[in-house]
Amino acid sequence: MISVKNLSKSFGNFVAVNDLSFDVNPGDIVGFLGPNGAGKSTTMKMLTGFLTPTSGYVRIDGRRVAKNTTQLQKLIGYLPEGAPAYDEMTVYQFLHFIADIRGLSKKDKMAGLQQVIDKIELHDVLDQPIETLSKGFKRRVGLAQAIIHNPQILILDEPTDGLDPNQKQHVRNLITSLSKDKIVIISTHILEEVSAVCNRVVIIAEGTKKFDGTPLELQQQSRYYQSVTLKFSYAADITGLLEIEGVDDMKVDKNTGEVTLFPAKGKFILGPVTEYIHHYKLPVDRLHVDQGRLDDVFMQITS
Ligand SMILES: Nc1ncnc2c1ncn2[C@@H]1O[C@H](COP(=O)(O)OP(=O)(O)OP(=O)(O)O)[C@@H](O)[C@H]1O
Repeated sequence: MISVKNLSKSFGNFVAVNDLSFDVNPGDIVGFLGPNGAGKSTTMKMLTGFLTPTSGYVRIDGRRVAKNTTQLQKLIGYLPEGAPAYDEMTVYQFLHFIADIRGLSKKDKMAGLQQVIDKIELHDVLDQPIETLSKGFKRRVGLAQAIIHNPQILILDEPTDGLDPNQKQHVRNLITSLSKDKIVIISTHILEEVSAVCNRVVIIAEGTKKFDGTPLELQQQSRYYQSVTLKFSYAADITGLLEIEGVDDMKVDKNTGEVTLFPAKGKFILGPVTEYIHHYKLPVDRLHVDQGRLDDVFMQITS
């Protein structure tokens, strides 16, 4: 278990991370979100022992990272932002090098290498210098070095940044397959990643925690959660729609003519809305229930 308590980091007078507290348990796949400069990478560097906190602490299984750094780093796989590597090495040389640095025995090294090469499908590029790889493969090599010692904790800083949609999907599937019984913390700007991969979301802005909950709880904060959008086949009298029980607000899209009905907090309006449509025989062509818009909530929470 990871416990973050009152964690702060200042660079001179600038406070990059401010009094951050949260716990992470095995099985948690945490999406760590925030705008540019929110303090995500700085927090991850403190989680992994690469930066010392100005105040507060990170504990892993009860032990402080800042005091037991080398021992606790054995439990962690870390993919830093941009997946840095030694570009002139081949993939195989680099993974060997990392396994040596990790202090793996010869037997564990060979088993670890084989496993990551298979899992991350690196066979075709093993003898290629890293500088000649595509972005997607570079990121995969970064993931491979992070898991070669089979760590219980995976900390991945923007693992899919800059990848094409296929590569993104591939890396996400990999993360999901790696995550069983582990702690995974992924920083990302990509909101769809949260619903695709994570079972928990922590949002920070200006170094401070703004949200901690499940992706569903985040979606539920969107004003679009369970909103109902109607498309009419021809102009109809919509004035009564606002009077439907549970409807709090209404928006008409001037371009498409679509009408969106927003529910009052905690209300489900699909039933009453369909009843109303049938009762007044409204010419509804299409009806859509929204599951909430993460970009909307993200802006609301962080701005
Ligand atoms: N070594 C440093 N010295 C001074 N300021 C720093 C240092 N490292 C980070 N910062 C500042 O701290 C703030 C948080 O940076 P950090 O890299 O943690 O943000 P981030 O949330 O990861 O951003 P991004 O999403 O753009 O990667 C930024 O304003 C950054 O410029």
